Amino acid sequence: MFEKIKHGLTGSIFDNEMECNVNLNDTRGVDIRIDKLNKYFGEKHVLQDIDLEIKAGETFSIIGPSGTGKSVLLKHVVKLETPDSGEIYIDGNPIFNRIKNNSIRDYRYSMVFQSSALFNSLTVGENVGLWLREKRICKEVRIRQIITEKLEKVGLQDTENLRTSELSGGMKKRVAIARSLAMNPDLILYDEPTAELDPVTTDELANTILKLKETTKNTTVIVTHDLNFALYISDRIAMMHGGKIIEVGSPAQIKKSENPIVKGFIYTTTKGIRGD
Ligand SMILES: Nc1ncnc2c1ncn2[C@@H]1O[C@H](COP(=O)(O)OP(=O)(O)OP(=O)(O)O)[C@@H](O)[C@H]1O
Repeated sequence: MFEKIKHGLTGSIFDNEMECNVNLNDTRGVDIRIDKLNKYFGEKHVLQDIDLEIKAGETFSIIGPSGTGKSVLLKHVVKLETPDSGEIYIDGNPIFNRIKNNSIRDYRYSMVFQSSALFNSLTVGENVGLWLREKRICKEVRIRQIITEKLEKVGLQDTENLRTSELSGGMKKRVAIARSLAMNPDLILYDEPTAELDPVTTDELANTILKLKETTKNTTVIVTHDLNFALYISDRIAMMHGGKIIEVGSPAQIKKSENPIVKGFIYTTTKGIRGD
């Protein structure tokens, strides 16, 4: 019945003027189980037997130095990449070898890209309402309400008519988050959300994400090399190194890890030196 579409969704019938053809209030967290995932690019073994469980409703960060496979792993979760072997289960259902079963409750997901991926030719409001309009999810009057609500949620009220080219990097990031929230996703993924942001804007973004979690039940997965950001906002953290998961734990457990690579990453990050 429900078919998942990349960054979008479909549903059935409009009920009335204010309703949407999908129940956007029906948000939940999904659990994710990554099972022995392997990915090669040519000779390069980028993901090596990745096993990972992310619980429904968690804010989960994947940290690690540049080039260790974090973004590639995230892309598998939204099927932008296909594994050479292994599987990812969302709420127990395989996403690559999907079983045709109409009783499976589908889920909505959205991804906030490192670049924010906004359309500069559109206004802030048009960017936020893009998917809802394109997929004809709701009547126009409801879409306008959703745009206002979501911009308020990220602290950007009264910016609807601005051009995205007029915004700072931090504001663009928050517009990208508002756009992701428009469909009330069950799963939201962030790829390097703090890239190119200064420390103050990074702090603001962290607080925006934390505040959003107070009112939404969704599962949040974040890929970042920003250790402090991950420690501040995450329920749990996994550290990747050389295509493998080498440590998983709460921020407190990660800080106390005896794993020499984790210790090295914490040491170099704290000193502001890029780890490898
Ligand atoms: N489409 C692709 N084709 C070939 N190689 C790729 C592709 N995508 C990623 N890679 C390679 O896979 C490795 C892991 O890349 P990935 O982007 O996941 O790293 P990362 O840990 O997210 O680091 P960064 O934050 O620098 O992007 C890198 O060596 C990268 O060059």
